[in-house]
Amino acid sequence: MKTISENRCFGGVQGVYSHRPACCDSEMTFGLFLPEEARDGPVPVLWYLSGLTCTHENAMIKAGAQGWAAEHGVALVFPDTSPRGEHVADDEAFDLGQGAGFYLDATQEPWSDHYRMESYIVGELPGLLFEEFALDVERQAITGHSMGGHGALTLAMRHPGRYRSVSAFSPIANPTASDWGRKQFAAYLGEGADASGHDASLLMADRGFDGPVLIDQGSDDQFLDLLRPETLAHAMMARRQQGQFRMQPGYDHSYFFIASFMEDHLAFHAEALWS
Ligand SMILES: N[C@@H](CCC(=O)N[C@@H](CS)C(=O)NCC(=O)O)C(=O)O
Repeated sequence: MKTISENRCFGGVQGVYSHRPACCDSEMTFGLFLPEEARDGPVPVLWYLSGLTCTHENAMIKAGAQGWAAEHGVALVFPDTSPRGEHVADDEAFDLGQGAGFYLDATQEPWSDHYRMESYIVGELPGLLFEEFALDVERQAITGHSMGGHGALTLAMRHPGRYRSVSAFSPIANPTASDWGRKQFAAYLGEGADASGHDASLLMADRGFDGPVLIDQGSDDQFLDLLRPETLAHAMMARRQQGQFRMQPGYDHSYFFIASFMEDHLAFHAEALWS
């Protein structure tokens, strides 16, 4: 692991590090905010998964999460959204390839050599983090935005018992019925492959989440038709899932929306993480 930068932040440290996980066979960069309590012992962790086109950096500098994380004594992890590099397959479209890993393990060439983001987020990256930093493996929660909201919800439901709470900002909620999903699943998993295990609405209908769920969606989001929030809201209610789905009037898809509700999401996760 290489240290790229460490800056004092709200009494703790905002670090940026890189390493080369075997699953992605590429140099991966991540951000990690440690609150000052981490000097004395392991602290709970909130994972933040970013959306299309993002690196580890967007949320780290634009979501305004560190101050609230410091208040609750919670660490934040900001992983990248895909493997990267000249040797890594890519596509001209912004929503496929580098910057668009969709938090799954690709099975199809040329993607399967490096695009193993599920293994990375639930396997190699936590393996490194819990060894190198004062983080409590028993106290993890997960959130994300857009493609990262899809990642947070699907990984939380695919790995029961791992995360105590899950939230999402404007998640890609029903990708098997959307152009933000069908194209990527066909490329990464194969034309006609069953991708229902990577669809938050279908997973919600099928198994739900054993813990609290919080979803925030802006009513003026320019991508509403691609995100399909109504399908997830319906699945949550049909299942009587513990949680809340909030339609926030006038907000769009940007980080101004995310920053506006970050305080609520940190408080929501802190309650689950410290109980
Ligand atoms: N570039 C795309 C949209 C990309 C986009 O909005 N990405 C969101 C996640 S889905 C994001 O977080 N962008 C980075 C940022 O705002 O910092 C377009 O204009 O259609």
